[in-house]
Amino acid sequence: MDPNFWIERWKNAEIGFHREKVHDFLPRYWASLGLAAGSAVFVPLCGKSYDMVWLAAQGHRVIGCELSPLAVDAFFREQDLVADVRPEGALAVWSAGPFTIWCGDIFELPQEALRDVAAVYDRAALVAFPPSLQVRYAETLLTLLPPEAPMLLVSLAYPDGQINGPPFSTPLAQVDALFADTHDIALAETRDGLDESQNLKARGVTSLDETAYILKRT
Ligand SMILES: C[S@@+](CC[C@H](N)C(=O)[O-])C[C@H]1O[C@@H](n2cnc3c(N)ncnc32)[C@H](O)[C@@H]1O
Repeated sequence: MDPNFWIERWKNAEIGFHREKVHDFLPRYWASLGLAAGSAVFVPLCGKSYDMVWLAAQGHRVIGCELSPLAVDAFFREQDLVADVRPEGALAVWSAGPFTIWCGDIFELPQEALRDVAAVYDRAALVAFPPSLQVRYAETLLTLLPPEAPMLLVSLAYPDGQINGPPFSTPLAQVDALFADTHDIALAETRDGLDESQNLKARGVTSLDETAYILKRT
């Protein structure tokens, strides 16, 4: 997928995926990952999500990765934080308080970025990629993360062909295809997500399952 697609989305403030509140699956299911206080959490394709603020409030160090510098800048400004910014290979590392956001392509993230990560929170990251890149994304997580790190995954599924992604419909069969060889996959909750996704409704989606999965390495 062309990175410029996302760069332009942020430039034009076309960010219908962004929520002005914490996603309710996060506080509901996060404890089931059983993490130690103070551990580091990875939020791939983080945007400027408030979910990162909630995770930090639980005592976590939050490590994000986001392509758009506009998004990263907006995140720190909205949190009244002044970030220290340093270049690191093809990426830039923005950090302040409990937050470190690697600004650049997740596929160029160096191994050391995620060395001490205890868990992953994926909301609207996997589904942002078309199926071929979802395979690369899953492989990248496997390669970069410590082997025991579990994941809370929030995925979306809608009837085939209703819209051109993103988001790309990612039902259980696809989550299985990507992760079942390496993880136990527990379905925590599925709910109708259409009311909260007016932009997808307007694009022609007629039903939307939003599902929380808990993935633990086997
Ligand atoms: C659908 S949004 C989700 C953002 C966030 N997780 C949330 O819940 O609001 C996907 C985000 O991923 C970023 N992104 C897309 N491709 C990326 C890549 N290859 N590496 C890093 N970030 C990427 C986009 O700029 C966008 O902010």
